[in-house]
Amino acid sequence: MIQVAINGYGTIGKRVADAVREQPDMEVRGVAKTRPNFEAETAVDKGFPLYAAVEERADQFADAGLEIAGPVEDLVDAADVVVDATPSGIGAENKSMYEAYDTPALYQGGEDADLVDTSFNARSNFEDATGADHVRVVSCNTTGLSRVIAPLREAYGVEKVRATLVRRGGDPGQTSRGPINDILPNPVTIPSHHGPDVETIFDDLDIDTLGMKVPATLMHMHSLNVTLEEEVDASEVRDLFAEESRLFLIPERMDIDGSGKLKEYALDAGRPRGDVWENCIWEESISTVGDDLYLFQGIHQESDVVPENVDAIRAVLGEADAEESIETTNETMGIGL
Ligand SMILES: NC(=O)C1=CN([C@@H]2O[C@H](COP(=O)(O)OP(=O)(O)OC[C@H]3O[C@@H](n4cnc5c(N)ncnc54)[C@H](OP(=O)(O)O)[C@@H]3O)[C@@H](O)[C@H]2O)C=CC1
Ligand SMILES: O=C(OP(=O)(O)O)[C@H](O)COP(=O)(O)O
Repeated sequence: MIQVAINGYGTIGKRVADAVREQPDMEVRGVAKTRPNFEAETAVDKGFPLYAAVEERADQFADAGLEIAGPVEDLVDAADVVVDATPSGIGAENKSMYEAYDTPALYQGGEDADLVDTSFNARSNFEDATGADHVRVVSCNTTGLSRVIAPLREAYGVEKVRATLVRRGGDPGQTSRGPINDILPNPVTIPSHHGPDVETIFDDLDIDTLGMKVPATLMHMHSLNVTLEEEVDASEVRDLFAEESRLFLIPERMDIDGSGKLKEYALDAGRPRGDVWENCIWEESISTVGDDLYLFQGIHQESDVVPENVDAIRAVLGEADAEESIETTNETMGIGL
């Protein structure tokens, strides 16, 4: 069994822990946090050994009635691989600890691409992570773009991608985030960081991205224009996407008109936390004009990177190829709406 450490038990880390627990070939060795709160209590309730990320604050857990298994260094030492899901920039600070214990590490999209040996998206470049010591699972938006671009490149070739990303202001639990009543060009400079980030997955891709932030918490929304290398009928693209396990084509009959109903559907379907692991592409929006393809897709920022982290664990340890890993992860998590 692959022993997995999860350092940073917040929005992403707690979801990765639950997904890892479902895998037949993995075990959660433990999770690390800096302080007691509701997430620490839930981790203990779920039976995950809890480690102290900051030694000087370890007493706070005892004061809150939470038993600590040891310092985070013990967890990293005992694990085969660590998933760092700490806030942006902390992963970079943790890198030397992972190196000291010779434990391969996965980082999240908030870290810089040059921190790692390779950036990762399971559908696009699984093999690049094999044997790597430091791998970055790209951000929710980059994951969402990569999953669409990979099959289009393989089937038709891609000349140019133009994407406008309407980004949720914060996650539902991020009460300090905004905007509350505004629409921000964010970043105001063009291209946004997302285009260069997608190029860490496809280094020869021509892509421009523009970003905005809006007063919403549920999901991001992408408006996508891909110039293909040949003219293709929209129905062919729909058929191509229908074969992709992490793309959900929202059928017109479902009458899902936005992120709110998508989340409601996920909750009705019994998804944990109402998570939507797949890109959600409005089927009616898939249109072609000459060699230009257009579509709208919703991206659930809190969860689409979770199966990617599970696959990245197998990739770095060389435990499976892309197809096997994606299939196992999909089956165990129940991916495929
Ligand atoms: N949220 C999102 O939509 C997405 C986030 N990401 C990326 O994932 C990463 C994590 O983001 P997210 O889960 O949202 O962040 P959160 O703030 O929700 O979770 C991070 C957790 O890390 C803990 N933490 C803070 N400092 C340390 C430390 N030194 N050692 C161990 N744990 C620490 C915090 O817990 P505490 O201090 O309470 O112990 C916190 O709960 C970032 O790189 C982000 O960019 C990627 C895709 C989507
Ligand atoms: O962490 C994330 O968003 P955030 O930095 O706005 O909280 C998501 O990964 C999305 O980030 P991005 O829009 O910079 O890709």
